[in-house]
Amino acid sequence: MSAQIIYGKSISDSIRQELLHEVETFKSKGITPGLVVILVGEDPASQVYVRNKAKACEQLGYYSEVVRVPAETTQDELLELIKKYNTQENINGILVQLPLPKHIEEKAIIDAISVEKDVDGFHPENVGNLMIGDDALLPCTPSGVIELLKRTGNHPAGKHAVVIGRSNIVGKPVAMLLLRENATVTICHSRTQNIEEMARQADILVVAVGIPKLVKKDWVKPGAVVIDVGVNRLPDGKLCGDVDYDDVLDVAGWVTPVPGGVGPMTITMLMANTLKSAKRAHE
Ligand SMILES: Nc1nc2c(c(=O)[nH]1)N[C@@H](CN(C=O)c1ccc(C(=O)N[C@@H](CCC(=O)O)C(=O)O)cc1)CN2
Repeated sequence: MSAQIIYGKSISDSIRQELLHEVETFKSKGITPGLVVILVGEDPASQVYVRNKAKACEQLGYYSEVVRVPAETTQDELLELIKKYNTQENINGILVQLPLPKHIEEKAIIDAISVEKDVDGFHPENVGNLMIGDDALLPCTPSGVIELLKRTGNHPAGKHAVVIGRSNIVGKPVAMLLLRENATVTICHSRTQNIEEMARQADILVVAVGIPKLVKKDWVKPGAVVIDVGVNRLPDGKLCGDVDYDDVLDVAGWVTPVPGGVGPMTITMLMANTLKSAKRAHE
């Protein structure tokens, strides 16, 4: 039997519809959520993502600013910019598009964003709050993964979730979120022995390593939910995930495609975080 496809685009569209209603109520009180997106340099993929973030703001009626600065911008200049937006009242969310040029220390930038406006959920205080289960702005891609699972009826509670990848942006936070949802969580990485065997034990398999088509059908337990967070561009220009989608289709119970799976959830969850931050600012 063929796996059921998890269409992230359509789930993302319904969440945006829900957000639109919430925003209308919020705006009727005279308050408009505001987001600033800062892009350093001209990385082509980042330019697309930043444009899509501005479009999402427009679609939902948010105030938005896109600040494009040259790749040569110094770390101090970028820190000054963040300082300005930390105190600008009509801005509820600050996002610095990653990756940054090599001469800028990512951690220094993330740490400088006010915790309340950290709509990426990357600030150490938000990460700490996620760890201890307190209210936090949650990282967008990982919270998008949880939404995909819940909205397809694949609730993590009691399931064995295996996460392949341990990045600060996806692997670690998605593992913490799955734990918070009462899954039993295993994290695998480049030094894990028998990684295929580990993966095969998963009821929910989340893959975020950046290796095109790494996961084959013999890594997947029959009926498992396979969530592919990878977005890799092949030499022919086509996109593919970290999972060999065609190969796993007749073994998995559910699978996300690339493109059109996890990716579209990232910007939608950013919009949800910006609204949350705006609401908190006016409590
Ligand atoms: N500050 C941040 N930087 C980056 C983040 C982030 O969450 N915060 N994530 C990624 C880039 N990203 C958003 O910024 C992002 C990546 C992918 C998608 C997406 O919709 N992907 C589509 C395919 C798009 C394409 O055709 O290229 C899909 O998978 O269907 C949206 C946002 C790194 N930087």
